[in-house]
Order: sequence, then C-alpha cells, then structure tokens
Amino acid sequence: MIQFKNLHKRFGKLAVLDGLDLSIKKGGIFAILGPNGSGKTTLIKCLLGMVIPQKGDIFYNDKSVLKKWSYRNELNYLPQIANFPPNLSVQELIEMVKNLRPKESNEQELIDLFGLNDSLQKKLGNLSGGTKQKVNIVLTFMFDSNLIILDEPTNGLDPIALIHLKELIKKEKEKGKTILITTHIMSFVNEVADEIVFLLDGKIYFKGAIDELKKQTNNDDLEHAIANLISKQYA
Ligand SMILES: Nc1ncnc2c1ncn2[C@@H]1O[C@H](COP(=O)(O)OP(=O)(O)OP(=O)(O)O)[C@@H](O)[C@H]1O
Repeated sequence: MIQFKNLHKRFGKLAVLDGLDLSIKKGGIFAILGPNGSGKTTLIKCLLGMVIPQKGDIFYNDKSVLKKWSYRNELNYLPQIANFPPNLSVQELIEMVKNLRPKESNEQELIDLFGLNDSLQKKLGNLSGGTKQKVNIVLTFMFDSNLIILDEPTNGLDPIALIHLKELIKKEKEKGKTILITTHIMSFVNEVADEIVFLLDGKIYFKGAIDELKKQTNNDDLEHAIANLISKQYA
C-alpha cells in the first residue's frame, strides 16, 4: 500500500532520513518507533507531503505521490501537536473541518464516546491538554479513510480515554484499515501493534512482529527489547 524508496531528507547538515526503504502492506497496525529525533515525524510528514525529501520516492497504491495532493483525501492524520485556533469553540472547529472536507462524518458518535458534549461550546484556547487531544482524535476519526496516521495519539489522555482510543483503533483495523502510529508508550504498542518499524540512523533498523523483535534481541519484555535496539546507537 505504501512504499518509501531510497528516501533522503536533511535539514541543513543534519541527515534525518538517509536512504530509507520501507514497505507497508494494506491492513493492520504498524508502530513506528525510534529514539527522540530519529525522524519518525519527518517520515510521516514526507508521506503527507508536508516535508519534501531531497531524494527518493513515495508510492501510495503503486502511484508516486511526491508533489501530488489528491491521495490525501484517502487518509486521516492526527498531528502530534494540534495548534487549534484558540478563539473558536470545539463545535465551530468541527463544523469548519467538515466544511473543508465534504465527506460523510460520524462526529457525534465520537463526541459521545469521549464525553465531549459538555465541551462543545468551550473555546479551544481554554481546554485542558487531554481534552484538546480528545478533540484532535474526533477530528481524525470522524471521516472514513483507508489510511490512518497517528502521531503520538496517547498524549495527555486519561485511562478511560486511552481505553476508548485503543478500541477505536482496533475497530478500524477490523474494517481492513491501515494504521500507522508513532508512540513512546510500549504498553500501548504491545496491546495494539501487529508490526514494529524501528528507525535508527536514518534507516529502518528493524521491521517485523513484536515476537520476532523479542527473539532477535533475546528479551521477553518489549520495553527492554526496544531499549536494547536504542542502546546499540550509543554503543
Ligand atoms: N523543519 C525542521 N527544521 C530543522 N530541523 C528539523 C525540522 N523538523 C525536524 N527537524 C529535526 O529532525 C530530527 C528528527 O525530528 P523528528 O521530529 O522527525 O523526530 P522524531 O523521531 O519524531 O522525534 P520525537 O520522538 O522526539 O518526537 C530532529 O533532530 C529535529 O530537530
């Protein structure tokens, strides 16, 4: 479904992606992991067309998407930091996004799920961090798309919201969706991910199932297995 081929991205002298190759097949939950600053968000932004690589290509359903835009109608994206306009209410923002994206939406179901009915008239600038993240999640999941990209989706969520998020993600997977997630929360990865994609030194250092990673690193605990991979960078 998605292929990154020989992707190079540098910011000034800093090479963030350095000839990265990666294929993601359709359907399932893929956790994109790696140390802070390893390029996870940069990789996602390349796929979204928000960062333009210096070299390489990206294919979505076998078509190159570099500098093309229509494929973006087929995906949902949850940004790591949602910079919402502070003077709009939650309701106004939802209406604005619906107007910008004339696709069928199921926002009320999600508003009920995350208990946001009492926050709909509140200004976004006055919301707590966790409530903002719930709004972020509603905006991401209210449209039906085949590809869902979530950058640090658990940020600030309380345990109940976290349970709802996990259920939501699993439900989308059951519908055959492809879900890419970056996170540093290993319990979350353990619970939802089918495959791990581990970025290090601008390349994919590991791609495979959680059990394969545990076997490869000789470690039964995912957190330690990942720490083992990261520590190789500093060895
Ligand atoms: N627009 C930019 N200009 C300059 N440097 C950038 C830019 N965007 C990202 N970088 C740098 O690229 C590197 C990779 O950043 P990126 O946000 O992709 O990492 P990440 O793996 O998502 O990190 P984290 O786990 O901390 O969220 C970092 O060193 C970052 O400072």
